[in-house]
Amino acid sequence: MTSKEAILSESAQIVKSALIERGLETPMLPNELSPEVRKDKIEHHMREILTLMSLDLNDDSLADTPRRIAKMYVDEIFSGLDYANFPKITVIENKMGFDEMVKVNDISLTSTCEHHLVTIDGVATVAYLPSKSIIGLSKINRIVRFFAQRPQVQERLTQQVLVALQALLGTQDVAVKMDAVHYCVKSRGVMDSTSSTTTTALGGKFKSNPATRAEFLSN
Ligand SMILES: Nc1nc2c(ncn2[C@@H]2O[C@H](COP(=O)(O)OP(=O)(O)OP(=O)(O)O)[C@@H](O)[C@H]2O)c(=O)[nH]1
Ligand SMILES: [Zn+2]
Repeated sequence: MTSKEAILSESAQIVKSALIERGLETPMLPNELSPEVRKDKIEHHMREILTLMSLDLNDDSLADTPRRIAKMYVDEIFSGLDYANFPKITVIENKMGFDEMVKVNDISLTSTCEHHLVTIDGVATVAYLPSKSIIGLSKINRIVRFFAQRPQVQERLTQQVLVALQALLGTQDVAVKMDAVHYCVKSRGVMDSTSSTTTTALGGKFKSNPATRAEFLSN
């Protein structure tokens, strides 16, 4: 374990190990650079890219764009590449023995396509059947957001949320559904402005029990 990993929260470590074990981790290289150093380097390279596109960065509207992009990448839209940003998770004992489905509908989902680095815009629905633990509701939204803030393909994003919740809740009985518009399909390439893509990842009873599956997939 590196010194950087040693300061990760217990939740972040549990989730990271579960993804690696399932072969679902985002392809990433070790990165020991601080966020500030990464921003400086990205700013430098972004300046080169924009100049190669023949933009005049002396213009006052463009002058700060390389820095803005660097900050946006590291602190915002790709912040989920750093497990130091994994949300604080509150899992509490299921003392009330709640054993029916908990389902969070229509979680806002904004991610970035890893093939073109343009927006993926959609919603996620996440459910689980409580076993020993229940999780603070907002934490489900935060976990979706953490993994959305990486370059993604929708299939992997859906599965990462599934495996993260399975690991944190100690149950296989988790389900995730995502419906999203890919701007690489909408604003360029095939230029289809009406299609959307639905992906599901089902674990435990959501996969094996038709009634549970149907209850989740119905609205
Ligand atoms: N399976 C999957 N494919 C995706 C996702 N996001 C983007 N893509 C696709 O990734 C593919 C990349 O294909 P390429 O042929 O290498 O790229 P391209 O020449 O830009 O392709 P076009 O988009 O068809 O113009 C495209 O078909 C995209 O639609 C995703 O989340 N999941
Ligand atoms: Zn794309």
